[in-house]
Amino acid sequence: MIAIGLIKEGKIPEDNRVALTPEQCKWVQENHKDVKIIVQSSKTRCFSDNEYRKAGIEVAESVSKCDILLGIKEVPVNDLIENKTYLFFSHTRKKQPHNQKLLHAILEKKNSLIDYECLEHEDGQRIIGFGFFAGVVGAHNGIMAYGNKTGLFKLQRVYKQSNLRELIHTYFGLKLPNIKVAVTGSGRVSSGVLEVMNLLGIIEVEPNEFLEKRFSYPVYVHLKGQDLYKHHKTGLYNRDHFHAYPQEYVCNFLPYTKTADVLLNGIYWEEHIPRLFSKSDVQANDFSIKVIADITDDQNGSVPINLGDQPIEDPVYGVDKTTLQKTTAYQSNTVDVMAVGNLPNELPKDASRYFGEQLIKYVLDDLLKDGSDIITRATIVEEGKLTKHFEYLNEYAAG
Ligand SMILES: NC(=O)c1ccc[n+]([C@@H]2O[C@H](COP(=O)([O-])OP(=O)(O)OC[C@H]3O[C@@H](n4cnc5c(N)ncnc54)[C@H](O)[C@@H]3O)[C@@H](O)[C@H]2O)c1
Repeated sequence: MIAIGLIKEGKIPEDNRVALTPEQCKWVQENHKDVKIIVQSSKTRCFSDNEYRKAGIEVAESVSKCDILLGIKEVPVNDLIENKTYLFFSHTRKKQPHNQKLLHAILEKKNSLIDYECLEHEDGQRIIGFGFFAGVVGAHNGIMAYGNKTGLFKLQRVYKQSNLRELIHTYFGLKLPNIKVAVTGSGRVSSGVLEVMNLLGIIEVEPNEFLEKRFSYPVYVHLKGQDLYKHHKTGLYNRDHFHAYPQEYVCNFLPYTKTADVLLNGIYWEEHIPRLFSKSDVQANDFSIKVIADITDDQNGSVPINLGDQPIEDPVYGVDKTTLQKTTAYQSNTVDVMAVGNLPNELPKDASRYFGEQLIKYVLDDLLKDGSDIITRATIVEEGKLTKHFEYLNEYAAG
C-alpha cells in the first residue's frame, strides 16, 4: 500500500489551492487499489475537510505516515518530515536566495524532491501549471480596472465568485465601450486571457486593423512572438533563434502604446528579451494605454513600469506618468498597473481541479511505479542527494 498525503500549506500568506480535489482523491483511491490518500486538516484550503470526508477520504492532523507528500508552495523548513518524497513548487532551480535554506534542509532530512515546475513533456512543454487561470483572472482584473478608472462599467471581483462558471454569469448583460485591448503572449496565460476576451464579447482584429482603424465595438489584438519581435539586422523572426539569442532582437510593440487602451501582458520574459516599451515612452503625450494587467508579473520586466506586486485584495496601483513613481490608482495622470503574483488563487477550485487532472493524467502512474524519464528530469533531490541534472545547485544547496 502506498500512502499519499495532501499537506496543509504552511507558507505565509497561506495558499488556498490543493493538488487533488475531493472528487479526484476518490477517483484515485477507486482506480488504484494500492493507494490510500490522507488529507492534512486545513482551515484555509478551498475545499473543506468535510468535503474530503464526504468523498470518503481520511482527514488527519498529521501526514507523517505517508510515503509521498503533495503540496503546492514551498514547505516551511520546520514542517519537513524526514525520509519522504515531496512534490511541490520549490523555486530552487534558479538558485532563488529565499529558498536556499529549504533546499539545504531537504538534503539534510534525506528527502526526495520532485518539483512540479520541472515536470515536462519530452519536447520541453510544461505538464503542470496554473497559467490558464492566471490569464483568466488577470484579464478580468485588467478590464475591471479600466471600468473603475473610467466609471463606464463595473466588474465584480473574481475571488468573490465560487468558481469560473459563476464568474461567467456576472458577465451577463454587460456592455463594454469600444475599447482597444492588446493581448501579448502565446502560452497558457494568453489562452486564459483569450477565453475572457471571448466571454466578454470583445472581437479579435488583425494587427494592422488594430493600429489603423477605429471601431464602434470593443476589439482585441493577439500579439505573439512573430508580431512582437524582429531581428535587428534581418528584420525576421525565428522562434528557436529568438529563444537562443533574444538580445539580437528588437521589439515592435511601440505603435500599440499609441492606440491601445488596455494591455494584457502574458509573454514569457527574461533579462535579455527586449521590453515591450521603455519607461520614458510612458511620458509621451500620445501614450494611450490607461491600464496594464501585467499577468507575467516581472518587476521592471517586459513592462518596465511594473513597480512590484500587490495583494489580491488590492491588485491595482497607479504609476504617475510624469514622475514614474507608484501612487494611488485611477487618477487622470496615472497608468494603472495590475500586478499580482498569485492570480490563480482568485479561482482556487478551478485551478486545483485542472492541476489535479494533469497530475493524474501524466504523473501519478509513473510516480506510483518505477518512475519515468519525466519524473527523473523533475527530481531535484533523491534521498538527500542532488540528482545528476541538478548538480549545478551543489554550492547553493550546501550554503
Ligand atoms: N501572476 C501570476 O499569478 C502568474 C501565474 C502563472 C504564470 N505567470 C507568468 O506568466 C508568464 C507566462 O506563463 P505561461 O503559463 O503562459 O507560460 P507557458 O510556459 O505556457 O508559455 C510560455 C510561452 O513563452 C515561450 N517561451 C518559452 N521559453 C522562452 C524563451 N526562452 N524565450 C522566449 N519565449 C519563450 C513559449 O514558447 C510559450 O509560448 C510566465 O512568466 C509566468 O511565470 C504569472
